[in-house]
Amino acid sequence: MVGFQEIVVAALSCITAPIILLCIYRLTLHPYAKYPGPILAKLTSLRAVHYAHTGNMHLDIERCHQKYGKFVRYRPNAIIVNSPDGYQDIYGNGKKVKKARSYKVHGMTNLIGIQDKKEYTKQKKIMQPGFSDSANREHEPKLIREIDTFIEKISENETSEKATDGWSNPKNMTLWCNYLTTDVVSNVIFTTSWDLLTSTTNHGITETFKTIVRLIGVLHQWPILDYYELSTILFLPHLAWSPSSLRKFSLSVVACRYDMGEKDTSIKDVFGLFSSAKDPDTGESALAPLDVRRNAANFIIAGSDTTASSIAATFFYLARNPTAYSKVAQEVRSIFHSASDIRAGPALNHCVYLRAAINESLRMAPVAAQPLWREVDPGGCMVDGETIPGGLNVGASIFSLHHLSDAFPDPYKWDFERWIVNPKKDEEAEKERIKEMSRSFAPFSVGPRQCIAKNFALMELMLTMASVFYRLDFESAGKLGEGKKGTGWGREREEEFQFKSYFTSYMVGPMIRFRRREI
Ligand code: HEM
Repeated sequence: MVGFQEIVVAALSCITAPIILLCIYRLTLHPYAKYPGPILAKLTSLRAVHYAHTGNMHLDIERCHQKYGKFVRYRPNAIIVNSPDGYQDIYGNGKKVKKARSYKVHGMTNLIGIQDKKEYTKQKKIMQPGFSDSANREHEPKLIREIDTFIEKISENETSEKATDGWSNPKNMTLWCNYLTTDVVSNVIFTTSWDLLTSTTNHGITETFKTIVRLIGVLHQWPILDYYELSTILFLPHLAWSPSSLRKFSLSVVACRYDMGEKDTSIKDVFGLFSSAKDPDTGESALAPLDVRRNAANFIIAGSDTTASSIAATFFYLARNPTAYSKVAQEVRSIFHSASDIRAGPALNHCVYLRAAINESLRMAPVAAQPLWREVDPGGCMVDGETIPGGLNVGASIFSLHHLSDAFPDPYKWDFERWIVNPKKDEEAEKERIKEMSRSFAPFSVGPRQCIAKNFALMELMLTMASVFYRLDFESAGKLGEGKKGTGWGREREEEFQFKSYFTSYMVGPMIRFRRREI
């Protein structure tokens, strides 16, 4: 008779034998077996899950590239590459890749998540006019209204103590920038304002956004993707509440906007564009109600925390770099002669120091620092000279790309002048240097799936910072957001703005105080 011990041994063998075989396959015969990387990363995606969960993935990837070189096997079925050519080969136009299956967690029928290239082209055609130059001109007055409120609020002294020489109390800029950009999104996409700048009622949604991008970042590495809803509840209960919270919020936003549209048919906004779009072949609604809701949710998040983090980073670096601060201040204050002059156009484009400061902040603190995974089409593709077989994942971290020392000498130093033609050097050579450097600069990604709202976001960044510089002085009021000794690899540089690399990056701080200028 078979004893209990034998049954246990047989059961354990049944479980362990396939795992051992799978490990041997992954280490020897797998098409990615030849690429170097941490042994655990070759065997399981759980290592990547860990780094996505802690928000340290950008640092881990940076360390892996330093240790293993340009190509690193980062998950059993995924490699990352760090070179400008590799980046273009994956994300550039006409490449034989599509969004990875992990984008399913965004919903595969909304713009950011669509994998199928034909479906994507159809939806992009609907959305693109919402961020064209002429649409951006229509968005501008809404944007300026919110920036005015932002400036009023950040320069207030909210404490009961009497203000000292006109300075405001210190403001946590990640929070305030989130209030600004979320109010901007609500206006531009839905013609409403959630009033985060002026009321605390909706402040809770920023916590929902943070939790959902953390969850999405983890799920992009999740090995049991087909069961992600159930497995999230089981293994990540502290994050699992966020999708339903976002769903509830976006449902109410959509319902509210439909109501407004019924009362006032003249409303023009991005939501109107995609919710009323018709399929040219059938004349039916181009997007199903679920896709309208999912796209609404996507715009709410993609449009708010990204821009907020970028503005917060710009404040962090300018407040710590007095030379840059005074050059930008002098530039803005000499180009514009009244606050109402500050509009998108040639004068704003002349603010080269400001644009350089923004570029450098986007380089140091990119908002999409995790690899944006792509799946190679059947037939394979070439990435920086390597043949990659179809069906596998490839990606690159924008953070590592932005810290390539060949492109950016002294890469961890915030040096805005690297973006400016040095008048003491040969002009043509300088232009060539900047052009070459720009090949390793991709805060909005590149190619067909780059940020649809890139120009709008840049306008938001430029207008916000120019308006702040024109109307206010500001200075650092604390260490929040800085690196600190003893906090781990990559987190010790005091002069660097720290962030968590969830699907989009999450910052804390900086603390800044403001004073209204006599104009
Ligand atoms: C500084 C601000 C911003 C940065 C750095 C940024 C960056 C990016 C990046 C890197 C992607 C590619 C994502 C991927 O491949 O999965 C992306 C996509 C996208 N972004 Fe932005 N973004 C910003 C602001 C905005 C704003 C303001 C909006 C909308 C109001 C927006 C809407 C979107 C959408 C809808 C996509 C998906 C596009 C597609 O797949 O075709 N973003 N963004």
